[in-house]
Amino acid sequence: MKNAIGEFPEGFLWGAATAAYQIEGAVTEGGRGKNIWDTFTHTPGAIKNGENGDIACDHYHRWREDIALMQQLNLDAYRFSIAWSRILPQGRGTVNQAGLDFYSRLIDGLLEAGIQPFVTLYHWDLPQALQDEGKGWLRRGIVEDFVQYTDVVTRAFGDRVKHWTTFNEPGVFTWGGYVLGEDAPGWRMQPGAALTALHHVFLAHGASAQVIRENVPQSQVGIVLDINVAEPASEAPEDVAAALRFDGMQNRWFLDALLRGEYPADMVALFGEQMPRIETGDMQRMAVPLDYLGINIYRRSVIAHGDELVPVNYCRVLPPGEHTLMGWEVYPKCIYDILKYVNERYGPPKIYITENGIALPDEVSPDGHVHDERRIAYLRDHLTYLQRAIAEGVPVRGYFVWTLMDNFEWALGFEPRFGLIYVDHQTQQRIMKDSGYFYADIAKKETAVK
Ligand SMILES: OC[C@@H]1[C@@H](O)[C@H](O)[C@@H](O)c2[nH]c(CCc3ccccc3)c[n+]21
Repeated sequence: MKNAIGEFPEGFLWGAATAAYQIEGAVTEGGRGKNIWDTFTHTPGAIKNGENGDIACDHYHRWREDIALMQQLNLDAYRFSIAWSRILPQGRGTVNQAGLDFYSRLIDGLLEAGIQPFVTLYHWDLPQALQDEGKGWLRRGIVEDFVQYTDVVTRAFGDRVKHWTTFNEPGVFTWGGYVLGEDAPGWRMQPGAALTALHHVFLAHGASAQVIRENVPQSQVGIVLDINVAEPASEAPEDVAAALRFDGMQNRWFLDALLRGEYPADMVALFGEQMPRIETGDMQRMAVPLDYLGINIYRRSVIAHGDELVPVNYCRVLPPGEHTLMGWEVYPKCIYDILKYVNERYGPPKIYITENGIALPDEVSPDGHVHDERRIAYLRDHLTYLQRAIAEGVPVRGYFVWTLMDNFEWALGFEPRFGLIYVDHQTQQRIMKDSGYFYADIAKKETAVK
């Protein structure tokens, strides 16, 4: 198909992405159990402005309106996550039928609108009951709990949902939750805790993929990673070495483990005593064949030697130029660079860009519109580089904007606006931003390019 950006493969999917805790609200409705983000956001000081996702975008009640907006965007696909604690309020055991019913209605609504559901099983919102029992992902037995959750959900929706992502960004919620303290459960521990949690997440991923394939005919199974090409800040040996360590931690730890069944030797040596306990067969269990790799990409990573995150010892350098509300550099070529990096080293069968977008201080103008020119430029420039990577043979089959609508941005609350749709979080009014109209034109099938 051809659009204002250029030529894209037939069947290329134009999508948008969200996550349950960031949009749903209704945290005590429909039998939903408590999860670690409910706990974390109600911990004084954890979230900017003391905000939380109790209401968020009220998507739990407004999902029909939101599907209508997805149709206005001409979306082919919608990436969303299921809240584990709506399905199994205690993390395991009794299934909550009201939770299944909510997602069943949502999935039917998407299909009726001609929009393919891309489901993420885990986007950071662990049932609190499992966190309380053995510290969540630090307990190896949690793999069985994730398998039961996968089984319940894929039996319920496998007849209608074909694209299944096990985890969103395992590195972020383990390092962020168990070492940096920036994400739930907000613990500051040794890196060994993150590596142990991550090992169990990888095992859960492998076991879950097997269950998805058993329960869902013609399923497409993948995982979503936030991988980033690491550029040394200078040619100084310590910066080059730091960039390699960052590449090991941020990229090769995940790609080697999940696609090759081995942890990268240089990082194993670096982590030493912090390494997780690996049982016989573990590496084979996690490295199940995948139908696709999801990549979340926003920025470039310019890395120098530093004292952050011992023993990786790196620090991020923010180059001059345009920056977003997240303090991230705008560097559109990052999407081309990461696709070439992954394709040349690992050659996954299919790739989706599962998140790409920009946080801006969007405001409604007196004319009632949101003139987010910078987001239009960001999307246009990244899509131009994406198109180049595809033209050079990288098997990208779809692109999902982060995000459908302005939502709860974790520890930063509601201030960073990433949406194609503006949300007034007092009134819950939705307003299509100019970037939404731009994206709708890109996604429109019969766009005639003169
Ligand atoms: O920060 C914007 C989005 C989040 O709202 C999504 O839930 C999450 O999947 C996601 N990942 C990234 C890139 C990795 C990252 C995560 C957290 C902090 C910094 C970078 C950006 N985002």
